[in-house]
Amino acid sequence: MLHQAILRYKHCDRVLFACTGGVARRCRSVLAARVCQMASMTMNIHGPGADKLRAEGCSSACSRDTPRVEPAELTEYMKALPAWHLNADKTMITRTFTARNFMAAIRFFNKLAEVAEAEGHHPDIHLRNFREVEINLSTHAVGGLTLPDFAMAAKLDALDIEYSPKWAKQEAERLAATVTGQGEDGDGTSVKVEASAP
Ligand SMILES: C[C@H](O)[C@H](O)[C@H]1CNC2=NC(N)=NC(=O)C2=N1
Repeated sequence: MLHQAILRYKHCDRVLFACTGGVARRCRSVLAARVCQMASMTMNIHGPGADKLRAEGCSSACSRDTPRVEPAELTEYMKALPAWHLNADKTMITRTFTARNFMAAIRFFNKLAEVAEAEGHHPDIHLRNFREVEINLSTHAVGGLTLPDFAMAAKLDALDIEYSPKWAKQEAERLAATVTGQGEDGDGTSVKVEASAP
């Protein structure tokens, strides 16, 4: 869609370029703004310390002896994962998003499955209304949250996701409003989202 918009812009630009006068110039600037607006936006889902979390993993199989995260760690880890939400009793973290379409959601699930199987730590995954994705992470062996849950969340946040452009625009605005800037160790990385006309 974006590619078509750029082609349209180039075609119109050539036509408009041949015209002279203020009207042509105004039309060209409107067209350029439209293409820029459709180009991309930044959705900052990697909070401070996300890289460090992503490098963690399930050093060994999760068991009932796997330590639960402490309250201070919980606060730190959630700052690294602004796209995730902590449930009321602090035993699970959840991320939801709307995929571009059904196959985009399935492609994401397949990428998630590779990561989860490689790490030996498995989220609960749900797909509703053909493209609404929900991922839940908790360590079943302890019935609560351990470091592998946060490591897995950070790894999943690094996967390339084909979002619904409309949803991505809303989420980018939400995150921009909630993220209070990166700490000194913030990796500050962000996700470029191609947003084309819905
Ligand atoms: C033996 C194997 O590592 C364990 O059964 C793993 C598998 N994946 C897991 N995934 C999650 N989310 N919690 C667990 O307790 C868990 N245990």
